[in-house]
Amino acid sequence: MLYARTTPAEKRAAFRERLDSGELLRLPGAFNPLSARLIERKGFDGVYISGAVLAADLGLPDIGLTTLSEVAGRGRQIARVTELPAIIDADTGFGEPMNVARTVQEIEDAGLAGLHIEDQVNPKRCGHLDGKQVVDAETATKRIRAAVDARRDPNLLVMARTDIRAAEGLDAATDRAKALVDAGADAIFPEAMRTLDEFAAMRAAVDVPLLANMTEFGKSELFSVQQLADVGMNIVIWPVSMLRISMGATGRALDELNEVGHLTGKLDEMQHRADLYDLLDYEAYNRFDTSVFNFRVER
Ligand SMILES: C[C@](O)(C(=O)O)[C@H](CC(=O)O)C(=O)O
Ligand SMILES: [Mg+2]
Repeated sequence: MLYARTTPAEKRAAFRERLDSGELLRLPGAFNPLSARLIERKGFDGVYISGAVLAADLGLPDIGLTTLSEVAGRGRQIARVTELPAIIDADTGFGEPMNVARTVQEIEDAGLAGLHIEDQVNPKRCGHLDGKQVVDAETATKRIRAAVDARRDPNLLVMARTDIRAAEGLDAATDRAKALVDAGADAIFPEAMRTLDEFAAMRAAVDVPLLANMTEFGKSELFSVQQLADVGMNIVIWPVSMLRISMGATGRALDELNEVGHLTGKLDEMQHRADLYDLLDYEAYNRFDTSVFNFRVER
Protein backbone atom coordinates (compact mmCIF):
# COMPACT_ATOMS: atom_id res chain seq x y z
CA MET A 1 0.00 0.00 0.00
CA LEU A 2 1.16 3.56 -0.75
CA TYR A 3 4.77 2.57 -1.28
CA ALA A 4 6.92 -0.52 -1.56
CA ARG A 5 8.20 -1.94 1.70
CA THR A 6 11.70 -2.65 0.42
CA THR A 7 14.04 0.31 0.84
CA PRO A 8 16.19 1.56 -2.05
CA ALA A 9 19.32 0.31 -0.28
CA GLU A 10 17.80 -3.16 0.09
CA LYS A 11 16.76 -3.21 -3.55
CA ARG A 12 20.26 -2.26 -4.65
CA ALA A 13 21.91 -4.88 -2.47
CA ALA A 14 19.49 -7.56 -3.68
CA PHE A 15 20.04 -6.57 -7.32
CA ARG A 16 23.82 -6.75 -6.92
CA GLU A 17 23.53 -10.18 -5.37
CA ARG A 18 21.37 -11.46 -8.23
CA LEU A 19 23.78 -9.98 -10.77
CA ASP A 20 26.70 -11.68 -9.04
CA SER A 21 25.00 -15.03 -9.59
CA GLY A 22 25.62 -14.59 -13.34
CA GLU A 23 22.03 -15.42 -14.29
CA LEU A 24 20.11 -13.38 -16.84
CA LEU A 25 17.75 -10.87 -15.20
CA ARG A 26 14.66 -9.78 -17.16
CA LEU A 27 13.66 -6.10 -16.95
CA PRO A 28 10.67 -5.03 -19.06
CA GLY A 29 10.22 -1.28 -19.43
CA ALA A 30 7.61 0.29 -17.16
CA PHE A 31 5.88 3.20 -18.88
CA ASN A 32 4.31 4.42 -15.65
CA PRO A 33 4.17 3.42 -11.95
CA LEU A 34 1.13 1.18 -12.47
CA SER A 35 2.81 -0.86 -15.18
CA ALA A 36 5.77 -1.37 -12.83
CA ARG A 37 3.36 -3.02 -10.41
CA LEU A 38 2.21 -5.35 -13.17
CA ILE A 39 5.81 -6.22 -14.08
CA GLU A 40 6.40 -7.14 -10.44
CA ARG A 41 3.16 -9.13 -10.25
CA LYS A 42 4.14 -11.15 -13.32
CA GLY A 43 7.36 -12.28 -11.69
CA PHE A 44 10.06 -10.28 -13.47
CA ASP A 45 13.41 -9.47 -11.89
CA GLY A 46 13.38 -5.71 -12.20
CA VAL A 47 11.94 -2.70 -13.96
CA TYR A 48 13.60 -0.65 -16.68
CA ILE A 49 12.77 3.03 -17.07
CA SER A 50 13.41 4.15 -20.62
CA GLY A 51 14.45 7.64 -21.69
CA ALA A 52 12.65 7.11 -24.98
CA VAL A 53 9.43 6.27 -23.14
CA LEU A 54 9.84 9.17 -20.75
CA ALA A 55 10.25 11.56 -23.67
CA ALA A 56 7.43 9.98 -25.71
CA ASP A 57 5.17 10.20 -22.69
CA LEU A 58 5.66 13.97 -22.79
CA GLY A 59 5.03 14.02 -26.54
CA LEU A 60 8.73 14.58 -27.30
CA PRO A 61 11.29 12.74 -29.42
CA ASP A 62 14.20 11.02 -27.68
CA ILE A 63 16.83 13.69 -28.36
CA GLY A 64 17.85 14.74 -24.90
CA LEU A 65 15.07 17.28 -24.34
CA THR A 66 13.98 15.85 -21.01
CA THR A 67 15.62 17.38 -17.96
CA LEU A 68 17.29 15.72 -14.98
CA SER A 69 14.41 16.82 -12.73
CA GLU A 70 11.85 15.23 -15.04
CA VAL A 71 13.80 12.00 -15.34
CA ALA A 72 14.63 11.66 -11.64
CA GLY A 73 11.06 12.64 -10.72
CA ARG A 74 9.51 10.01 -12.96
CA GLY A 75 12.07 7.48 -11.75
CA ARG A 76 11.07 8.19 -8.16
CA GLN A 77 7.36 7.77 -8.95
CA ILE A 78 8.01 4.40 -10.56
CA ALA A 79 10.65 3.04 -8.17
CA ARG A 80 8.65 3.74 -5.04
CA VAL A 81 5.64 1.61 -5.97
CA THR A 82 7.50 -1.62 -6.63
CA GLU A 83 9.56 -3.98 -4.52
CA LEU A 84 11.69 -4.61 -7.61
CA PRO A 85 14.92 -2.78 -8.36
CA ALA A 86 14.49 -0.15 -11.07
CA ILE A 87 17.24 0.84 -13.51
CA ILE A 88 16.91 4.19 -15.26
CA ASP A 89 18.20 5.59 -18.53
CA ALA A 90 20.20 8.75 -17.73
CA ASP A 91 21.06 9.44 -21.40
CA THR A 92 24.42 11.26 -21.58
CA GLY A 93 24.25 12.25 -17.90
CA PHE A 94 22.81 15.69 -18.63
CA GLY A 95 26.01 17.60 -19.27
CA GLU A 96 29.64 17.80 -18.25
CA PRO A 97 31.19 15.34 -15.76
CA MET A 98 30.15 17.60 -12.89
CA ASN A 99 26.55 17.43 -14.11
CA VAL A 100 26.92 13.67 -14.34
CA ALA A 101 27.92 13.62 -10.67
CA ARG A 102 24.78 15.56 -9.76
CA THR A 103 22.68 13.28 -11.94
CA VAL A 104 23.94 10.24 -10.07
CA GLN A 105 23.14 11.74 -6.69
CA GLU A 106 19.65 12.84 -7.75
CA ILE A 107 18.92 9.41 -9.14
CA GLU A 108 20.27 7.74 -6.02
CA ASP A 109 18.06 10.00 -3.88
CA ALA A 110 15.09 9.09 -6.07
CA GLY A 111 15.44 5.47 -4.98
CA LEU A 112 16.67 3.90 -8.20
CA ALA A 113 18.86 0.79 -8.12
CA GLY A 114 21.03 1.87 -11.01
CA LEU A 115 21.41 3.99 -14.11
CA HIS A 116 23.19 4.03 -17.43
CA ILE A 117 25.18 6.83 -18.97
CA GLU A 118 26.04 6.74 -22.65
CA ASP A 119 28.92 8.02 -24.76
CA GLN A 120 26.90 9.83 -27.43
CA VAL A 121 27.38 13.50 -28.19
CA ASN A 122 24.58 15.90 -27.43
CA PRO A 123 21.99 16.12 -28.92
CA LYS A 124 21.76 12.36 -28.56
CA ARG A 125 19.39 10.12 -30.46
CA CYS A 126 17.90 6.64 -30.17
CA GLY A 127 20.75 4.13 -30.22
CA HIS A 128 19.10 2.23 -33.07
CA LEU A 129 19.02 5.12 -35.55
CA ASP A 130 21.67 5.89 -38.16
CA GLY A 131 24.04 8.83 -37.97
CA LYS A 132 24.94 8.64 -34.28
CA GLN A 133 28.11 10.31 -33.06
CA VAL A 134 30.07 9.39 -29.98
CA VAL A 135 32.51 11.33 -27.80
CA ASP A 136 36.18 10.32 -27.56
CA ALA A 137 37.37 7.76 -25.03
CA GLU A 138 38.67 10.39 -22.63
CA THR A 139 35.34 12.21 -22.43
CA ALA A 140 33.43 8.95 -22.12
CA THR A 141 35.60 7.62 -19.30
CA LYS A 142 35.47 10.97 -17.48
CA ARG A 143 31.68 10.70 -17.38
CA ILE A 144 31.90 7.26 -15.82
CA ARG A 145 34.58 8.20 -13.30
CA ALA A 146 32.50 11.16 -12.20
CA ALA A 147 29.45 8.92 -11.83
CA VAL A 148 31.23 6.30 -9.77
CA ASP A 149 32.86 8.88 -7.48
CA ALA A 150 29.55 10.65 -6.88
CA ARG A 151 27.46 7.79 -5.59
CA ARG A 152 27.10 7.40 -1.83
CA ASP A 153 25.65 3.91 -1.88
CA PRO A 154 28.34 1.64 -3.36
CA ASN A 155 25.58 -0.71 -4.51
CA LEU A 156 24.06 1.85 -6.87
CA LEU A 157 24.79 0.23 -10.24
CA VAL A 158 26.65 2.57 -12.55
CA MET A 159 26.35 1.15 -16.03
CA ALA A 160 28.22 2.57 -18.99
CA ARG A 161 26.47 2.40 -22.34
CA THR A 162 28.50 2.62 -25.48
CA ASP A 163 26.97 3.59 -28.80
CA ILE A 164 30.24 3.27 -30.67
CA ARG A 165 29.39 -0.02 -32.45
CA ALA A 166 27.21 1.72 -35.05
CA ALA A 167 29.76 4.46 -35.72
CA GLU A 168 33.08 2.60 -35.59
CA GLY A 169 32.42 -1.14 -35.52
CA LEU A 170 32.68 -4.06 -33.14
CA ASP A 171 36.40 -3.83 -32.32
CA ALA A 172 35.97 -0.20 -31.33
CA ALA A 173 33.04 -1.29 -29.15
CA THR A 174 35.02 -3.93 -27.26
CA ASP A 175 37.92 -1.46 -26.81
CA ARG A 176 35.55 1.21 -25.54
CA ALA A 177 33.88 -1.26 -23.17
CA LYS A 178 37.24 -2.21 -21.68
CA ALA A 179 38.13 1.46 -21.14
CA LEU A 180 34.77 2.08 -19.47
CA VAL A 181 35.29 -0.86 -17.11
CA ASP A 182 38.77 0.47 -16.28
CA ALA A 183 37.12 3.80 -15.46
CA GLY A 184 34.95 2.02 -12.88
CA ALA A 185 31.77 0.99 -14.72
CA ASP A 186 29.97 -1.78 -12.85
CA ALA A 187 28.25 -3.03 -15.99
CA ILE A 188 28.24 -2.40 -19.74
CA PHE A 189 25.34 -1.74 -22.10
CA PRO A 190 26.68 -2.38 -25.60
CA GLU A 191 24.13 -0.59 -27.75
CA ALA A 192 22.88 -1.81 -31.13
CA MET A 193 24.71 -5.14 -31.25
CA ARG A 194 23.53 -6.86 -34.39
CA THR A 195 24.04 -10.56 -33.79
CA LEU A 196 24.49 -13.07 -31.00
CA ASP A 197 28.13 -13.36 -32.06
CA GLU A 198 28.57 -9.68 -31.35
CA PHE A 199 27.13 -10.12 -27.87
CA ALA A 200 29.47 -13.09 -27.41
CA ALA A 201 32.47 -10.97 -28.47
CA MET A 202 31.51 -8.37 -25.90
CA ARG A 203 31.18 -11.11 -23.30
CA ALA A 204 34.71 -12.29 -24.08
CA ALA A 205 36.08 -8.74 -23.82
CA VAL A 206 34.94 -7.72 -20.33
CA ASP A 207 34.28 -9.36 -17.01
CA VAL A 208 31.36 -7.26 -15.72
CA PRO A 209 27.60 -7.78 -16.17
CA LEU A 210 26.32 -7.04 -19.68
CA LEU A 211 22.96 -5.69 -20.77
CA ALA A 212 21.14 -6.67 -23.98
CA ASN A 213 18.63 -4.21 -25.44
CA MET A 214 15.78 -6.01 -27.20
CA THR A 215 14.06 -2.92 -28.54
CA GLU A 216 11.85 -3.54 -31.55
CA PHE A 217 12.20 -2.07 -35.04
CA GLY A 218 15.89 -1.33 -34.42
CA LYS A 219 19.27 -2.74 -35.38
CA SER A 220 19.31 -5.87 -33.19
CA GLU A 221 17.51 -9.06 -34.02
CA LEU A 222 15.03 -9.90 -31.30
CA PHE A 223 16.67 -12.76 -29.42
CA SER A 224 14.96 -14.89 -26.79
CA VAL A 225 15.85 -14.89 -23.12
CA GLN A 226 17.39 -18.34 -23.58
CA GLN A 227 19.55 -17.25 -26.53
CA LEU A 228 20.85 -14.26 -24.59
CA ALA A 229 21.51 -16.35 -21.48
CA ASP A 230 23.46 -18.81 -23.62
CA VAL A 231 25.89 -16.08 -24.71
CA GLY A 232 26.34 -14.89 -21.14
CA MET A 233 24.17 -11.76 -20.97
CA ASN A 234 23.14 -10.68 -17.47
CA ILE A 235 20.34 -8.17 -17.99
CA VAL A 236 17.83 -7.97 -20.82
CA ILE A 237 15.53 -4.99 -21.35
CA TRP A 238 12.46 -4.51 -23.52
CA PRO A 239 12.53 -0.75 -23.03
CA VAL A 240 9.67 0.56 -25.14
CA SER A 241 7.73 -2.67 -25.78
CA MET A 242 4.97 -2.24 -23.19
CA LEU A 243 4.30 1.32 -24.36
CA ARG A 244 4.21 0.14 -27.98
CA ILE A 245 1.73 -2.61 -27.05
CA SER A 246 -0.46 -0.26 -25.02
CA MET A 247 -0.46 2.44 -27.69
CA GLY A 248 -1.18 -0.16 -30.38
CA ALA A 249 -4.17 -1.43 -28.39
CA THR A 250 -5.34 2.11 -27.67
CA GLY A 251 -5.20 3.00 -31.37
CA ARG A 252 -7.28 -0.05 -32.26
CA ALA A 253 -9.83 0.75 -29.55
CA LEU A 254 -10.17 4.31 -30.81
CA ASP A 255 -10.77 2.98 -34.34
CA GLU A 256 -13.46 0.67 -32.97
CA LEU A 257 -15.07 3.59 -31.15
CA ASN A 258 -15.11 5.52 -34.42
CA GLU A 259 -16.52 2.59 -36.35
CA VAL A 260 -19.12 1.05 -34.03
CA GLY A 261 -19.64 3.71 -31.38
CA HIS A 262 -19.01 1.50 -28.33
CA LEU A 263 -16.28 -0.66 -26.79
CA THR A 264 -18.26 -3.73 -25.81
CA GLY A 265 -16.24 -5.85 -28.25
CA LYS A 266 -13.06 -4.82 -26.49
CA LEU A 267 -13.99 -5.78 -22.93
CA ASP A 268 -11.95 -9.00 -23.04
CA GLU A 269 -8.83 -7.04 -23.94
CA MET A 270 -9.25 -4.61 -21.06
CA GLN A 271 -7.74 -4.91 -17.62
CA HIS A 272 -10.80 -5.62 -15.51
CA ARG A 273 -11.73 -3.13 -12.82
CA ALA A 274 -11.27 -5.93 -10.26
CA ASP A 275 -7.74 -6.62 -11.49
CA LEU A 276 -6.88 -2.93 -11.43
CA TYR A 277 -8.06 -2.62 -7.83
CA ASP A 278 -6.17 -5.75 -6.89
CA LEU A 279 -2.99 -4.32 -8.43
CA LEU A 280 -3.52 -1.08 -6.53
CA ASP A 281 -4.04 -3.04 -3.30
CA TYR A 282 -7.23 -1.03 -2.86
CA GLU A 283 -8.47 -3.28 -0.07
CA ALA A 284 -5.41 -2.56 2.08
CA TYR A 285 -6.40 1.10 2.34
CA ASN A 286 -9.28 -0.11 4.49
CA ARG A 287 -6.86 -0.47 7.36
CA PHE A 288 -6.76 3.31 7.54
CA ASP A 289 -10.38 3.91 6.80
CA THR A 290 -12.96 1.12 6.78
CA SER A 291 -15.29 3.15 4.58
CA VAL A 292 -12.80 3.12 1.69
CA PHE A 293 -13.37 -0.45 0.52
CA ASN A 294 -16.82 -1.53 1.64
CA PHE A 295 -18.09 -2.66 -1.78
CA ARG A 296 -17.63 -5.59 -4.13
CA VAL A 297 -16.83 -5.53 -7.82
CA GLU A 298 -18.58 -8.43 -9.58
CA ARG A 299 -16.99 -10.01 -12.66
C1 LIG B 1 17.06 1.95 -24.59
C2 LIG B 1 16.74 3.31 -25.07
O1 LIG B 1 17.83 4.16 -24.80
C3 LIG B 1 15.54 3.89 -24.31
O2 LIG B 1 15.51 5.11 -24.12
O3 LIG B 1 14.64 3.13 -23.98
C4 LIG B 1 16.37 3.39 -26.58
C5 LIG B 1 15.26 2.48 -26.99
C6 LIG B 1 14.64 2.79 -28.33
O4 LIG B 1 14.57 3.96 -28.73
O5 LIG B 1 14.16 1.86 -28.98
C7 LIG B 1 17.65 3.15 -27.40
O6 LIG B 1 17.95 1.99 -27.70
O7 LIG B 1 18.33 4.14 -27.68
MG1 LIG C 1 17.44 6.03 -24.13
